[in-house]
This record gives sequence, C-alpha cells and structure tokens, in this order.
Amino acid sequence: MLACRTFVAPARQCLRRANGTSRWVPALAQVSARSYAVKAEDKVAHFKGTKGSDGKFTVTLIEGDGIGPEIAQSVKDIYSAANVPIKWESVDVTPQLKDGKTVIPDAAIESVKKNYVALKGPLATPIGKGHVSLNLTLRRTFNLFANVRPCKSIEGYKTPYDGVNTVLIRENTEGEYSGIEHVVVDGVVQSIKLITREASERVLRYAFQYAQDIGRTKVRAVHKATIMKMSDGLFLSTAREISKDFPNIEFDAELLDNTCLKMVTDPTPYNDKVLVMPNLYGDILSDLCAGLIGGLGLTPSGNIGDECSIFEAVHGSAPDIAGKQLANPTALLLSSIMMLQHMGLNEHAANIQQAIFKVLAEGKSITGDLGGKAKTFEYAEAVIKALK
Ligand SMILES: NC(=O)C1=CN([C@@H]2O[C@H](COP(=O)(O)OP(=O)(O)OC[C@H]3O[C@@H](n4cnc5c(N)ncnc54)[C@H](O)[C@@H]3O)[C@@H](O)[C@H]2O)C=CC1
Ligand SMILES: O=C(O)CCC(=O)C(=O)O
Ligand SMILES: [Mg+2]
Repeated sequence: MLACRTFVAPARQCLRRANGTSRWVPALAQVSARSYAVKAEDKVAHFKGTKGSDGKFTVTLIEGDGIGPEIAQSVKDIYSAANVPIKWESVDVTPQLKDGKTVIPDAAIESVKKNYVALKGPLATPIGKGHVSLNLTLRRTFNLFANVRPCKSIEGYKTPYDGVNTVLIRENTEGEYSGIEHVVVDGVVQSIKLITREASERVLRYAFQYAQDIGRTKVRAVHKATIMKMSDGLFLSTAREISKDFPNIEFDAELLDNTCLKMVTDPTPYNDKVLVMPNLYGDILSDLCAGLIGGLGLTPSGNIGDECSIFEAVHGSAPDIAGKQLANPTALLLSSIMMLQHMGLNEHAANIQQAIFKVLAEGKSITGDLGGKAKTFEYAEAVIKALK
C-alpha cells in the first residue's frame, strides 16, 4: 500500500492503484472502526494543499444558510483555541444566473480549486421554483464522486441502540439527483435517473478500497434492481464486477426497503460493513442512520473527489432553529475532523475529537436536540475548555 509522506507530493504519487487494476483511486483519510481517527499507516492521503510561509494551510469556508453561520462560528472559535494551523478563506456562494443556468460565483470555485479542500455549512434549496441545489451543484462542479457518511454512537449519550457504527458511501454525482427533468405535456413530467457504468465503478471501487483501509471485511450494495432493472441493475452488476478485484472483501447486496427495516430493528449487524448505493438512497438512509444515534446534530460527511474535497454535515440549514443559538455544531465539527485527517493534521483532529466526546459524555453542556440546555456558543466554550 502506498502512503504519501508529504502534503506537497504530486497527486499521482498520492493515489494508489486499486488491486492491480488500471484505475487509480484516492487514498483518503479514513474513519476507523473505532473512531473518526485516521488509521496510523494511512496518515497522509492525497491532499495537495500547501503550507503558507506562516506555516498555515488555507481552507475554503462556506458558512452556509440558516444555522450555518452559528455552527461555523463554533468551528472557528474551537480551531483558534486549539491552534489548528488553518487560515479560513470565506467565500460567498450566493447563486448567480449565467446563460439561464444557476452557477456558483467564480471566486468561490477558484478558492476551492486553489485550496483543494473546503468546509461547508448547509445550503438551503427552495422547493419547486427557484435555484437548483447548490449542494449538488458543488458536488458536480468538483466531481466529488463519493459521499462518505459515517454514523457512530456517542459514548454516554443513550439512545435505543447501543454501539451503532455504520459507514455509508453514496454515489454523489448522478442517479436520481442528475437534475434532468422536463414537462412531457401539461400534467406529465419526467425526471431522469441517470446511472453510468463509469460513475458507478468509480464510487464502488472507492467503497471497496475504503472498506479495506478501515479494516471492514464486507461491502454491501443497497439497491432496487428488482424495480429499476436497468439503472440499479447496472449499478449492481458493476458492483459484482468490481468485487472480483477485492477478493478479501465479502460482497453482497440488499434491497433498500429491507435495509431500512433491518437498520431500525437492529443496526449493529451493519458494523462490519461498508454500504454503497446510488445517490437518493444514500441521502435518505444517512438521515435514518443519524436518527439511530441521536439525530442530525451528530453526523458528519465528506464529499470526496480526485482533486478537491468538501466536508459538510449530513444535515440541512434547519430553518426552524436558525438564529437562536440552538443548533448543535457537533456534526460540522466532526466533518471538520474528517477534513483534518484528510489533510494529515491528525494530532489536532484527535485533540478536538476527544474534547467533543468528553463534553458529550459529561452531558452538562449539550444542546437542546440532545436534551440539554446549552446554547451553541456555550457548547463550543465547553469544548474549548476540554481541549488538551
Ligand atoms: N447538505 C446540505 O447543505 C443540505 C441542505 N438541506 C437544505 O436544508 C433546508 C432545510 O431542510 P430540512 O428538511 O428542514 O432538513 P434539516 O436537516 O435542515 O433539519 C431537519 C431537522 O433536524 C434539525 N437539525 C438539523 N441540524 C441540526 C443541528 N445541527 N442541530 C440541531 N438540530 C438540527 C432541524 O432543526 C430540523 O428539525 C432545505 O432547504 C434543504 O434543501 C437539507 C439537507 C442537506
Ligand atoms: O441539496 C439539498 O437541498 C439537499 C441535499 C441533501 O439532503 C443531502 O445532501 O443530504
Ligand atoms: Mg440529505
């Protein structure tokens, strides 16, 4: 296994060939089976950002809508207190119209391209008329083909399920979220679910490699190829093909509805697996998983591409609690920890992570979604006090 030793190594050096095949897959910071910590031997992944003369990395920050600015402020305060060598480059992603299409401002695109990594708060999408999802646009713009969504029980925070530790990888660029819709005739609309072998292969190969890297022995494809025989059928047959390149990983498949039933009955049989699935299923199932461990305030994610990666919480802009200091910043913080691991800043990641878990386990300064009374900033202050 290739492991890059320096942040500035050329990208190709930092990619590894997947089991003798002709394709290269990124060797990403990994969520280990026990924590969000990167596996020691995989310390530095394919991150290419460079340190400035002040010893700091520049990271693009998209604060987002609704609760976004409040939870982003918590991250900034905690990072500053923990002396994380990062300079934030805040960008505005207010959508612009160009040739009738919604686009993200060039300055934001250039910032992510330059820095290779971004932390992103939630962006709201209007229902029906209005701009397209900027979240999906960002993923497509940077070809962030895999959305890694781990979900792990928080020690000391009791839910009906103990020891949940699921890892879900969602195809992130096409499927039901391709955005191809049109009116056929008045009263009849058509929405295209686009599945390509190329995008399926890319995310599937990533999922098998990811399972191997974090020491999981099984990959399960979640699908509805019984109904969507061609589209999910292609995803599934591609999964079967790719699995042959990973003889040490057991591969099987499960229908999505059955997965939902089993997950809410007993999620622990999923702890030795990496689940991989088309876009929409991953979106829905990751909210379901969040519900198993205490809600959306707790679950992080990483949108991974060959070049750039964008880290964000699973949740949205939470307009019902925005502007009231009621939001739980843990999900964005844990996303930022995935980001630090991706950048090879593992000691800083470990320090902030232990502080978060300590505060959550103590339960004295937790936010309302977890049954506590702390405001967003009070929780952040408690995390700062718990830093080493
Ligand atoms: N990746 C992104 O930026 C995403 C954006 N969205 C957008 O967010 C907007 C709102 O969508 P909703 O369906 O309401 O989903 P949501 O995830 O924003 O909220 C669902 C529920 O979870 C709660 N919640 C979410 N995050 C929380 C946190 N950090 N702390 C405490 N409670 C939290 C909310 O208060 C709400 O009750 C929509 O415009 C949607 O398009 C939704 C999901 C992901
Ligand atoms: O872009 C949106 O509005 C929602 C996206 C979403 O739910 C997700 O990525 O989990
Ligand atoms: Mg979602």
